[in-house]
Amino acid sequence: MTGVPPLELRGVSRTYGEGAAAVHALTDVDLTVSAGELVAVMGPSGSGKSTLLTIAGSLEEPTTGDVLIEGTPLSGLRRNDRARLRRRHIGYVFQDFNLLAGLTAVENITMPLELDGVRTRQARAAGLKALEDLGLADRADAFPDELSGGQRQRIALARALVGERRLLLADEPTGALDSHSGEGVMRLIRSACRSGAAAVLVTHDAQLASWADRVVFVRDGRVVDSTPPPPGPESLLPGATGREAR
Ligand SMILES: Nc1ncnc2c1ncn2[C@@H]1O[C@H](COP(=O)(O)OP(=O)(O)OP(=O)(O)O)[C@@H](O)[C@H]1O
Repeated sequence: MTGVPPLELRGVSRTYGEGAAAVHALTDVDLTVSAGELVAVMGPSGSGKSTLLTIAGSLEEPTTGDVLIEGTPLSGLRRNDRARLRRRHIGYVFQDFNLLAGLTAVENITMPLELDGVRTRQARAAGLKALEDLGLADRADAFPDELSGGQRQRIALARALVGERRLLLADEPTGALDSHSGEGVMRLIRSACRSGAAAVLVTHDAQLASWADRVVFVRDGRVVDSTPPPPGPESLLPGATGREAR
């Protein structure tokens, strides 16, 4: 797909601490993720993957360099404008789901919309539609502790994607799930990309990375390689036509 990329990192570096104690978590990282593209980020523990994701999502600022969301440089925005842009354009999925225990499934999903001023009834309609798309329409009024791990994860994904979000950032999103539920999550992320979202997925799991269009390897805070993924097991099955078929 063409057009302005949902995410661009330009010369991004991030240093924690100062002097002899300084940790260079990221050094001069360039990364562009196009609409419709799913990029997996892999690398050893401590290599900077989560830092890359939190900076891409404007949850942290780079020490130097800039992040552009839909072509808008974050460095030029005031704090409030940055928060608004984050709410409207960026969805996050974390390993531990981060659902609020006191809210129902549909309320968890609609919270970002309501924070953004969408009327309750309209937000609820959008939330119910998202639940329906995920096959969870009958769980709308359940609380997180009444849901299975796989269902909680699908709710977290719905929350990340509700309202026209164009960038999905996921840090080990299938971490706590069995492989069947994990596959389901990857299928949903791919389907969001087919609808035009860009997605960045941090994972240690080569099997999950095989769902990506591109795998970016990070080592000691630097992007050392960027390659198409190895073929996943499904693509070896008779009749498979590759990732788009999933
Ligand atoms: N808030 C912080 N303060 C100081 N150092 C930090 C902070 N966050 C991360 N670091 C350091 O930055 C480096 C990169 O950390 P990061 O969490 O991005 O790595 P990672 O590749 O995601 O690791 P893992 O796979 O174990 O989650 C590490 O050396 C880490 O200790």
